Amino acid sequence: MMEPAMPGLQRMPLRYKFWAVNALALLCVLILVLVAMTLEQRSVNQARQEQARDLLRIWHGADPGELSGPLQPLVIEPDEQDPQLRHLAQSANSEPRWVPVSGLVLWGEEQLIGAWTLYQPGAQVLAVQVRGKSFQQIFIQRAGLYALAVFLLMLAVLAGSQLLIRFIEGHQRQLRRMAHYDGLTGLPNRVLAMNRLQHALERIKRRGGHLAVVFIDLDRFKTINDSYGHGFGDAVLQAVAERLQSRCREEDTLSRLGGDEFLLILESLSSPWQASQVARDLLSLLERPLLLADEREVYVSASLGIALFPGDGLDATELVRNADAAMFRAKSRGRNTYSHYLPCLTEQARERFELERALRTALANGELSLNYQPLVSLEHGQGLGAEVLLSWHSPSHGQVPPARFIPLAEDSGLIVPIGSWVLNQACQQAQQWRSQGLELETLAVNLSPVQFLHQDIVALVGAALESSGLPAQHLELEITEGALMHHSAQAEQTLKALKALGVRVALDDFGTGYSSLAYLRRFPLDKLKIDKSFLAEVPANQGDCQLVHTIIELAHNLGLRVLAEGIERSEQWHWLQTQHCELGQGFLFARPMPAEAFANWWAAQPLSATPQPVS
Ligand SMILES: Nc1nc2c(ncn2[C@@H]2O[C@H](COP(=O)(O)O[C@H]3[C@@H](O)[C@H](n4cnc5c(=O)[nH]c(N)nc54)O[C@@H]3COP(=O)(O)O)[C@@H](O)[C@H]2O)c(=O)[nH]1
Repeated sequence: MMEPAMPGLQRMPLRYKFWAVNALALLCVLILVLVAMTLEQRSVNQARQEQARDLLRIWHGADPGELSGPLQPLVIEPDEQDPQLRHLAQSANSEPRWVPVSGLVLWGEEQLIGAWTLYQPGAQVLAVQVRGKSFQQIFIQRAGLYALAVFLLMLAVLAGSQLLIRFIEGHQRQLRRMAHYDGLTGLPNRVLAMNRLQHALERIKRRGGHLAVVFIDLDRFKTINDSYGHGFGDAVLQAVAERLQSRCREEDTLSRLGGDEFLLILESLSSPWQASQVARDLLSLLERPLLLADEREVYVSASLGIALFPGDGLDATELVRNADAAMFRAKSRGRNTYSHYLPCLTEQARERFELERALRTALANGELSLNYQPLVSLEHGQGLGAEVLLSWHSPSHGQVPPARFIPLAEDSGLIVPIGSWVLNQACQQAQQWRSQGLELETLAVNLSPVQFLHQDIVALVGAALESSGLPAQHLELEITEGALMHHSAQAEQTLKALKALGVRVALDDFGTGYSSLAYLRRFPLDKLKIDKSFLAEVPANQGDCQLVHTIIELAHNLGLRVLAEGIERSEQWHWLQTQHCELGQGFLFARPMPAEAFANWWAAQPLSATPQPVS
């Protein structure tokens, strides 16, 4: 590397550097002004000499060529011939005053400078006007102007350089801030967070104690951004940062790593399990709606991953990476929860990364397809419709189950294009079947909460119906409680708009989420799907039987139809018949299958079926 030209100057603080530059600049200005004054003086003298020559020629008939060198003071001798000059000479020793002369009065440089002391007693020439113009006055004005100009210039240089110092120092402060703080939330950024974590680890290694790194990732934030715009997303992030910050202690560092990822460093923990308490507090903090500047209320949730020092990593990078992996575990456990790091998560995180990368190109590469699982009447086992289930066969990962890739698609926002594709394909297929005489009463399409809340789902459904020609009453949209939970007012509006299109809505997985009875009353639903987990031990388990019985009765009382999922055994079916559950779905009737197989299954079913278990 090259040595800097002036190492001392480089090390000098900016303020001193600028004082040095100021002084140098002032010196230069002064020198310039002096040079300018000298040059000006010379040109004034030259002009005067020129004038003098002209006047001499006019007045005395003298040859201007006789005049050479600087002009000497002209001592005015009383001239008997010229009464005006005589008068001037006489008055020279008396009170100074302006004497209008039409004759010539010359003076050289020294005397002119002497004329500064205009009223000096004894001066031979005090003030002269030649053809109405006072040379002294001009000179004095000029000198005054020079002084004023120099003064103003000095002031300007000083003020300018002060402003420049402030500007540059402010700029440097801003640069330092930008390098270490997040511009949107004002929180420390990744660089500063890692720095602080490293220092915290050094302190802990010296003194002992516990430290936790909590990785916080907002659930489905990308879709908020994509659907409502980045301005809205930014406002949400600011509100989240403020909310999270309110729980942090002075010694903790909350930082924003980028996007919707935050990192909390918890120092001086009395026990490692204190981190779990903090995570629970953070989650409950986010349960209250965020109030944005424009008074809009937004609900968000987050998934949190915790890595502890020294158990889960020995350096900053490892701890953050493992907290990230734990956060993904929280996501896969249903989101809006926290998880601790487990060693096996590192491998899982790598796999998930690979899978998400493959999913990005799956739609374009034609790796996605649709399967159809029959929905049957439990009264006689007859097919009434189908549920559309997405299937992904990846060249690199093989057959990937939806339960694995749908959460990835939701987190990455890929569910939006994928979900649109599913809806359009399914409507086209159902209409094609109808034209071939295979008339489904119901075609059920799953809608992710991400689609339901953040995509213009009403327009999307309307367009899919229109382009396929499928009558709206044959389309059923399956939504989960998650879609209704936090955005009730918006969800209610969307549901009403969908119902206005003529489509039907089913509440999927009932019982696995909040199972709020308020939803059933408030939202315009048509059907309730009881989750398969409740039916697994029916009819052997009395508790489950009671529960399912109550759900069916409740739904009927509210005017909803009921569909039981996951029927695998005949006794489940028969028990459900005794409970007057009208609809069912499960491997007992048929597994999900491609369109062609489904058409064959439909065509092959007897008018009144007694289902046999299928392999
Ligand atoms: N947003 C979208 N979600 C989708 C879409 N396609 C699927 N999914 C959701 O993925 C989850 C898993 O689906 P999948 O692995 O296809 O499982 C479905 C059935 O195969 C399964 N099922 C049906 N009958 C039985 C049974 O008798 N036993 C048993 N063990 N499993 C059975 O249940 C799944 C259907 O569940 P549900 O949707 O709740 O009716 C699942 O949550 C899908 O919703 C998609 O396009 N978009």
